[in-house]
Amino acid sequence: MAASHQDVQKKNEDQDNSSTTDPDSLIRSNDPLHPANHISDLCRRFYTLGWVTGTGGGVSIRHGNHIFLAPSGVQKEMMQPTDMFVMDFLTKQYVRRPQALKPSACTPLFLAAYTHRNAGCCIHTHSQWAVLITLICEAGLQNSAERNVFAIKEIEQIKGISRGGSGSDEIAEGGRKVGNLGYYDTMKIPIIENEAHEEDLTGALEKAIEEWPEACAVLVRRHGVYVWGKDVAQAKTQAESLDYLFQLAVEMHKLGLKWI
Ligand SMILES: CSC[C@@H](O)[C@@H](O)C(=O)COP(=O)(O)O
Ligand SMILES: [Zn+2]
Repeated sequence: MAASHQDVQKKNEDQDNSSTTDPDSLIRSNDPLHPANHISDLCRRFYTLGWVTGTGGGVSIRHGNHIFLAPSGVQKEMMQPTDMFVMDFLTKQYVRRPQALKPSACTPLFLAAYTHRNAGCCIHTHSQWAVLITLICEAGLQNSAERNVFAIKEIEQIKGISRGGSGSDEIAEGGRKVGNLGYYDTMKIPIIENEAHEEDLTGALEKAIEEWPEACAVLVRRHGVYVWGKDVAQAKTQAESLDYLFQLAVEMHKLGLKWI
């Protein structure tokens, strides 16, 4: 029988914990699900979706007490496991730093998802659908009091979104995961304003996370979206469901249809 994701994760954590002396052992593994390999693979896939083009966007994975982060300003779809930074989550010190590279400017935002939501993975996309939905909300075509939130209901894909990123994998009646939103629930994603520098978004993102305990993502106006989940699978499927919903709402807007 194939090893479960939990078995693989436990094995990787054991390897990480047994190798505190050689930083490179933190990123060297034949396991495709090892975070250093997984981030590289995910970025290649996300590039084809237009989520991480032109060096924008990124992915971070928490693995035990180690946070895996990509370098800043590099072609995200070309990254290799050896390019990864590894931070000790408890001390916030880098335990592996590739020479001549800087850690992603998204690092404090990824850390907010780990600290405030106990996330296992955080994905940042520059998807044009995410950007467009923030512009449509800004244009006040919905209730002007709601320009800082994207809300949508009665679309099947909403059932792919957990309440606050803590959904159970157990399947309830109707094919919905326990802990996920239901068809008649309203999904709400807060929108914060963009800043000139990525790290300057941290305070607003932390405030939004606090004020919207059910949200699994924060949109950044004219920029993109941060999405998290308890593990890579949940972060990835939620990023996919959200992108689907953003695109759908943009297309509905073009057709003059209302989504709420
Ligand atoms: C196209 S530059 C985009 C960056 O400024 C930023 O928004 C981003 O998402 C990626 O930052 P990075 O430091 O390269 O990981
Ligand atoms: Zn960005």
